[in-house]
Amino acid sequence: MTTVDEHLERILAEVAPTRPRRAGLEQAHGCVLAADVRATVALPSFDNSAMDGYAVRAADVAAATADAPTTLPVVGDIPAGPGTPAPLDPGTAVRIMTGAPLPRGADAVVQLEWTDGGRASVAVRRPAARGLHIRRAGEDVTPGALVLPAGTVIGSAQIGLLAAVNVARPPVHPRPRVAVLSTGTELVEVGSRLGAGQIVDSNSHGIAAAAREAGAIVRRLTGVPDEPDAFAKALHGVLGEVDAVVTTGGVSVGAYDVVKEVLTGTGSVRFDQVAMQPGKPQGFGLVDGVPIFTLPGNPVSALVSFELFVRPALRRMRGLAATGLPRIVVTVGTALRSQPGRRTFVRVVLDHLDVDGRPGPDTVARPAGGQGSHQLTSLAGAQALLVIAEDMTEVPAGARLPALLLGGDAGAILSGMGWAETDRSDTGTGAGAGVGVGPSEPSGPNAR
Ligand SMILES: Nc1nc2c(c(=O)[nH]1)N[C@H]1C(S)=C(S)[C@@H](COP(=O)(O)OP(=O)(O)OC[C@H]3O[C@@H](n4cnc5c(N)ncnc54)[C@H](O)[C@@H]3O)O[C@H]1N2
Ligand code: MOO
Repeated sequence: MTTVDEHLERILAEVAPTRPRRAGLEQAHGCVLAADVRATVALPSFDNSAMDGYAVRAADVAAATADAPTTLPVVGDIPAGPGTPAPLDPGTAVRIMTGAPLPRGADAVVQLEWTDGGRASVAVRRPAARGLHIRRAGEDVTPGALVLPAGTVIGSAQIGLLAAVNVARPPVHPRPRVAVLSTGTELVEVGSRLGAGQIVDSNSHGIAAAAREAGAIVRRLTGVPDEPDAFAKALHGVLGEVDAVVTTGGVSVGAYDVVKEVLTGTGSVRFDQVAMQPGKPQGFGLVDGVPIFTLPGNPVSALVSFELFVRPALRRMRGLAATGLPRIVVTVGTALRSQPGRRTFVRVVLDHLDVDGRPGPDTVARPAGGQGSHQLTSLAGAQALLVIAEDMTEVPAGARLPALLLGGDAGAILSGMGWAETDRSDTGTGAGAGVGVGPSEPSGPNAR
């Protein structure tokens, strides 16, 4: 059997960051910069006022006090806006607004509160040092300066800075486009009425969501039947348009394990037994240069495999470090057993979190429920995957073990409900559904 680490290493050796291209700021959000961004402009681009008040020459108000204010004639107004203001003559003041260009000759701004606010003339009650409340050109960014280095994740502050330095289309690694393809003749789309022997295709939804959480753009193809031609057709239909394919099902040793049947010997695809529980049967390789991850069909096996193998690969494709889920160390609350020779991932609930709800030194893990590969409720209820090493068979209560934190990104993905879908009156009518929005549009062979 291959170890978990060997399988991951083999995957990471074959995936690379997506080819850089320029993208508008909205598309670039959440992407990783593919090259250094240098400024071609200064920021601020001109000397301007930091306060609403009066632009003056500091020397003219040097003797101003509350008891003996200095009065200057006000020769005009400078609002923030285009244009170059007239130079300021000695012995005069000009009303100026925050952000407005400083007139030549002025070397200080007296804020409104230090004056009587006069329009024709102004009484200044305090002296102003030279440079007071002036934001100098280039004080934040000088032309030619490195604004953001390659490898930066473009979040809100970075988007703001790119816009400020007038970079409309930064070079980025585009989000990987991922096709999620579930195989199984028994599968029907969620919301359908089920016949005997049919089950809802939950994998394509779960894996698509996991891929979105990992920063991918997802195309979901549901329920490809267990027929080699149908699978080959569905796969080749998407290969030219995606950066990766994730399949679920059809990789064990059964008679209708179509993914294995079609892909064995294709490109660099190889099927291995990985020493882990859940998720033993795994396949990976490139077909026409596109990485294909063939995950096992059991729903928990598919999602756990995604977290261990596909998430780090998608991170690398996004231009990030190929890290997996955040790792913590917890105390095991109840004694556990595990199979020898396989790394076991136990779905656990975490008790005794710290005051912020985060795991701390007192955090204790207990199983979240049934640990069968088909038992999704315990995965949905789990906060972490406790990791039991291959050589451990008995874990006593009180042992300290590593655990992988689940569910960190679900609230942060970009492709949530659209405006049209946020109508609260929609309670959904999908078969078997309680409340919630109706079924989303599937695409692919079983699309209806
Ligand atoms: N004789 C053996 N049988 C099995 C072995 C083995 O070593 N020898 N391994 C078991 C393990 S472990 C796993 S994991 C599964 C992997 O099976 P496949 O990847 O071939 O998946 P399927 O047979 O198609 O389905 C397995 C299971 O999962 C359900 N499923 C599949 N797709 C979906 C979906 N899209 N949504 C929801 N549920 C899905 C399917 O109905 C089956 O119950 O093989 C074991 N067998
Ligand atoms: O390894 Mo399978 O993934 O047990 O269910």
